[in-house]
Amino acid sequence: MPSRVVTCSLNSNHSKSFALLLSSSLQEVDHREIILREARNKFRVKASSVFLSGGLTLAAGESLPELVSQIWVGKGEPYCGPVAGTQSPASNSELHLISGKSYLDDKAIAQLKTVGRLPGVVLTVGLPDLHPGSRFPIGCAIAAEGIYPALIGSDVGCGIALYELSPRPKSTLNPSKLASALQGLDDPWSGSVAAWLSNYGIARVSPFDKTSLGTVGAGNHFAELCTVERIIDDTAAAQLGVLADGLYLLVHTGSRGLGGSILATETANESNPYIPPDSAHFQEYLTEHDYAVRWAVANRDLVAHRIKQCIMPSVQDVGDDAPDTQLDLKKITDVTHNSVTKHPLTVRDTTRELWVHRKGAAPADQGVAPCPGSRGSFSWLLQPTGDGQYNAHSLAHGAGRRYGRNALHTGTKINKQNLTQTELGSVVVCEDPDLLIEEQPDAYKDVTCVVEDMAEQGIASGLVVLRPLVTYKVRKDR
Ligand SMILES: Nc1nc2c(ncn2[C@@H]2O[C@H](COP(=O)(O)O)[C@@H](O)[C@H]2O)c(=O)[nH]1
Ligand SMILES: [Mn+2]
Repeated sequence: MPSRVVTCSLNSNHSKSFALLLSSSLQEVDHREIILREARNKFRVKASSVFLSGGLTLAAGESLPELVSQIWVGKGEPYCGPVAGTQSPASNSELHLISGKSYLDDKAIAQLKTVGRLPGVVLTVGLPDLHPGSRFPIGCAIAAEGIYPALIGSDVGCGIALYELSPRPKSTLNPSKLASALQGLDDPWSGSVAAWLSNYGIARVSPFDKTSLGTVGAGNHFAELCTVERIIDDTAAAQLGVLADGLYLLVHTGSRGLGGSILATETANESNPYIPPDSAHFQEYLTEHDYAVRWAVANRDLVAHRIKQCIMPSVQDVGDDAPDTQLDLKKITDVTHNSVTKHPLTVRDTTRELWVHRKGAAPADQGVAPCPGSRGSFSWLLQPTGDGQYNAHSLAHGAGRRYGRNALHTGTKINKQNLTQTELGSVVVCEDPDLLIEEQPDAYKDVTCVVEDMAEQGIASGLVVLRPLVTYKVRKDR
């Protein structure tokens, strides 16, 4: 059964609060006891009373009324919370948190609750990779009547694709040699971008085509050569075309500057504009959004194509003379994790078509989705399960960050060698020292917990586990 989230503030100091996840399991109906225990841990005070809005107290053994989403905890002093009727309007939307073992940051839950109060928002879903963003949370799906472009973020179309580089490499796979073969990937592609883009139904020209198409783009993006660590579902893996001995490539990148330019246009006059479904601008925005989504797919394919050209001599899989205008690799899956798409959803007994904004969430209705961990951990291929209603047809798109970038710059001297070779024996190509620190494996949550949480909640099951061999970030300094 779903859990609920309640904001718990200190009665004597309202700036101190935390998000409390209350399980709906029958064993835990003494909410007061649970709240006091958590509050003592979080606030480090001898909490002894729980107030509801207006000053009513929660008695021992009593459950919290269903609609209550804010409480105040005191140490015996009189109630100091808002008087009844003066609070900001309660959220009309539903909040579903899909978690269990995975760490969920209070700030991310608070951000998601804030999003849930936006007009037109009907359902917010926090996936186990949920973590705080600069304004809006990441690792979530937000179902609304219209569209909020800022909820998708600037990298419209960002996603992860998996390609087969070789079903059975003929030479031994040496991570260092493969890494040295990855050259020139940050330079603009020398082929015909117009011809490449035309394969994706794109006839438009943008300033980003020549400079950025076919480049990974550093930041949190990566391209990773992988082998298969474990096949969990043999039948499904065979259907997908994933073989135990194959060499595979994960590509995580997006629309580079194109998505950012679309968001900048939308937010020129207002930081979080809302586009209602009946507005004249609605279709205009969707046209731009769909363009960026297709451009990002074309970009992932071109990155994969260029990587194949770099490394194929190393795996002796030559002999393909396809023209340099289309992908000559087998693509296993490609899912977009920053986008907005329409889905039927039943929320509070009402079924309607809603626009599901995904900011770092994979779609659950498009077959197998990669769930990468970090450059130093395994990545998973997931089979979506269930009817998609509780999770708004969405899955975790990765492990999600455990620590923000700044928190990782501790000032301690870093041994670069430790960061360019991982515990799994893989090699990292990253010549930007800051990025090397910010994207270290410890920056991310445990992807196994993320996958287990989704399996537990019946939204996905793991099919295949991939092992990193070489992770490519960037050769040039930022
Ligand atoms: N296999 C790898 N996974 C990685 C790496 N760096 C990050 N990650 C995971 O990808 C997602 C992407 O999230 P996004 O919000 O940046 O789109 C992230 O949550 C990590 O779990 C890597 O180098 N290799
Ligand atoms: Mn991404």
